[in-house]
Amino acid sequence: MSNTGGGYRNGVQKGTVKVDRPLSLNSNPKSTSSSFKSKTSLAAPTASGVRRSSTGSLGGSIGASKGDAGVPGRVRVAVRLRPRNGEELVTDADFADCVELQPELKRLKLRRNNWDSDTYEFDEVLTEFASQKRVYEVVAKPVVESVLDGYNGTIMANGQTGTGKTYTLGRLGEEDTAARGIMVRALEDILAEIYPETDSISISYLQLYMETIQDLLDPANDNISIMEDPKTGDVSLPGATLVEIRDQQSFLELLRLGEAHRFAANTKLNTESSRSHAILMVHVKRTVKGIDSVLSSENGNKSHVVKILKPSVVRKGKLLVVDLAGSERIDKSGSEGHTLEEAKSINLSLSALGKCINALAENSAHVPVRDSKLTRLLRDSFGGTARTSLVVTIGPSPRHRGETASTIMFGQRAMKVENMLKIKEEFDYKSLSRRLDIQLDKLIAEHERQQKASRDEVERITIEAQKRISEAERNYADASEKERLKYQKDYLESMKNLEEQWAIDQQKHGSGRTTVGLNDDSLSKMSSGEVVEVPAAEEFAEVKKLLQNETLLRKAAEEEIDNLRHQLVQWKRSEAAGNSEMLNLRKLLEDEAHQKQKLEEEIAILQSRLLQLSFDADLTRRRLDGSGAGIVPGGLDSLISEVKNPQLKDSGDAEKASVAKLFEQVGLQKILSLLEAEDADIRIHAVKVVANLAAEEANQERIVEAGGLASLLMLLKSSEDETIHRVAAGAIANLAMNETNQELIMAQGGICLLSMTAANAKDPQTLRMVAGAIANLCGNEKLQMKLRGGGGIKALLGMIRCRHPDVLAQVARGIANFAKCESRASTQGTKTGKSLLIEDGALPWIVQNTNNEASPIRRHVELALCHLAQHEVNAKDMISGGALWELVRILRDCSREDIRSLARRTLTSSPTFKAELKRLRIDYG
Ligand SMILES: Nc1ncnc2c1ncn2[C@@H]1O[C@H](COP(=O)(O)OP(=O)(O)OP(=O)(O)O)[C@@H](O)[C@H]1O
Repeated sequence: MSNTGGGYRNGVQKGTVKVDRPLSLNSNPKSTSSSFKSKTSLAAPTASGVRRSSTGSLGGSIGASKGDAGVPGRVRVAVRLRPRNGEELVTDADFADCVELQPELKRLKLRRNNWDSDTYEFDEVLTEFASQKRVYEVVAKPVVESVLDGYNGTIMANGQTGTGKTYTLGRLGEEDTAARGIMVRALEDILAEIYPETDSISISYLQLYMETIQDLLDPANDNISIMEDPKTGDVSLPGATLVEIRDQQSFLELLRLGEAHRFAANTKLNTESSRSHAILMVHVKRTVKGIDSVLSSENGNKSHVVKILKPSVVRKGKLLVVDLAGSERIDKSGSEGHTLEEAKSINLSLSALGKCINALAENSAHVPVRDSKLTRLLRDSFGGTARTSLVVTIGPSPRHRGETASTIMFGQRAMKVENMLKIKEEFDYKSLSRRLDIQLDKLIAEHERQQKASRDEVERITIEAQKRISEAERNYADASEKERLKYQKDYLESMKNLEEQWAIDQQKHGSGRTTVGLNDDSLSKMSSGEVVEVPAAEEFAEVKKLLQNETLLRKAAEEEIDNLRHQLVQWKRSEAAGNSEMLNLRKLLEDEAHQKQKLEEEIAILQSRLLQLSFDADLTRRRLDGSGAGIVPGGLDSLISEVKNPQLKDSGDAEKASVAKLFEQVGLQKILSLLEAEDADIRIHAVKVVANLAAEEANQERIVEAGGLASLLMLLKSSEDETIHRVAAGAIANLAMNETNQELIMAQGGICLLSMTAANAKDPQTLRMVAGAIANLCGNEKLQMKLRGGGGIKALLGMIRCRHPDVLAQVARGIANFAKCESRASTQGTKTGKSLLIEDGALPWIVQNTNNEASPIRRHVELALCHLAQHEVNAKDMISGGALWELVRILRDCSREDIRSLARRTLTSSPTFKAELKRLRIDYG
């Protein structure tokens, strides 16, 4: 292309020579590295630097989701000129080279004629003197560094045959280490960066020849297919040999082995190595340890320190080194026969690559990625989320000016392809789960220790208080006893004294009485002749003194008793205080227990989230690993589809195992308890987990036993969230596959709840789940009346308002199941009278849909119609509803033999139908 009118096409016109370099192919490897590292550290780059909304990869916008931002950039392109070879030195001796390089300006001039040339600008212009080391550092090193940081990276060489692609990429440098090419140097750098204990490198080496991918590490493996993840757009080759590399020596041996196989394969096919595209895939997996943080919070008087555990991150980078087959003009090479086919195939894949690059450069809506295996293989590696470097190799000879020009134009267009680097990393949830478990164990042990200490303290205080009380009681009893004895003793002594005194007095009176101070009464007694004994005055004084002493002693004793009483009151008070302390401690214990419960709930919530995340991570991982290609994850839906879809059985088994394992880890009760969590998100997660578990027949009994069915039904009643309704109904549908559960569902009012959900649902997927559940219940003969009484048939018919074929298929299945059970009951004589389906107005819909385009709907409706027609009691309604015509049509056109024979049996055995057919002169034979 001429430079006139924009020869330099990088969004800047020739002359202004200004290049936007967000991720530069820098001649200084250190600055390249650091500039890139600072970009990767941006957690969420803004879209301001992005010129297009979609990622410019061969895969178009696949995998570019909202909030999944990457680092913007574009494909970097370097041009490398090969020195003149021996032949050119002779034949072109009199001619100037067709190109002139200006490396300092990063420009290349392509001669048009002796006086005119076109100028092109590249990210790097490498002259014939550029060393292999420099080429590696400007072309490949930034890509290798991104791969080590967890991005995908691609290094690709394109150019005319013999211009140095293999020299640039694949030289082993066995004789001269300075000649080592990009592959060898890249592996050296990767091996130097990784830690063998935690990281790993594995490689595949392939060749793409005539649209067939061959394994260069295992030549027998010669038709490897490409797997593309429909959701992320990731490409993988699950059939390719993957060898883990531990050191440079083993890598070199594998490269040699690959080269030998390539040579042998190409000799067998009678071709040259340059006729095939060689692809080296290097998978680098690194573990980056998460940094834990500590959070402290105040709760009342207590402060809590919470350790937040960060999971390790596993970064997976993929490096693709692509040595494209030499481009050549078919007309010029004079190819014929097999060589012509070969050249066509090469040109086809290269031109397909060119077309894709053009489409991306033009920001076209359609990128023809499916046109060749090469473009399918590079779908996630050229531009897109990968860091991409292209080196275009050219020769100097003016005789190949045409090829050189087209190589240059290829490079120029590739420079316009933008990419959005996205890191490929996953959290290591398993190790986080392990660490959470350890933390939980520690918390539980600490809590138990605290509980024990509190209990011991309460016990100690109780014992102490009791000890003090009994001591006080004992003291009181002792003191009282002492006092009593003392008084008794004093009293006895006083009595004794008095008696002695009395005896002395008596003796004294007997020897000579003294009459002192006689009063009138004494005198009168004496005059009457009575003997009056008059004590001496000192005796009175002594007795009086004794009495006074007695009084004092009694008073002291009373004071002592008061004192002891007071002490007792004090002890009682301290006992009461002890009791209130005990109450406080008891309350403390209750608080602790409450906190423990809360903690356990939080842990259960975390574990549930973990469970969901691990579940998603497992799916993603398997998808990334390629084994799960074709499976669209989506919780219940995917699980159900896996269970139902036998071709997905292998991956389904792995998933079942993973869910079962997580199920064991978390515990069913905890999962079920989360169905009542306050947080709506948690409820949704929990119901999804239960639904996933319910999809496994092995878990169903345990779920029902643990009250899961009741909880799911309760969710239909209490929740207003349609997602919850959808997932819960799906889980109920799974449980309703079993006869015992069908009866339980009915006994717990399930049909009313399902009918209510059906009436309110808007999302077709919710209706599909509800219809599926009711359809399963319809297949149980014993439940026919209850089902109809609970509005089950009306609910099914009501869902016809949603015309979604999946919903209609479930409705049709339910009606067919119901009709079959009814027919069986009528035959057995347990049912008489017209069909309840006809009673409830299902016939018009059945008749309308016997010829529905969707085969699942048609098949069920045909069956339902044939079942209804089995019983004479329905015949009149069926004739007036137009069903007879449909029966005749089924008999003639239905592809299924069993349905046809059912229709035949009906038409030949029913007198009413026979009479009507005769009347209408219809020959159905
Ligand atoms: N930069 C260079 N310096 C010295 N010699 C070179 C250089 N580039 C290529 N050569 C030589 O040119 C010849 C052709 O190189 P090479 O095989 O790498 O080309 P190619 O583009 O891979 O060819 P094909 O497409 O046919 O595979 C080889 O002999 C190689 O040693």
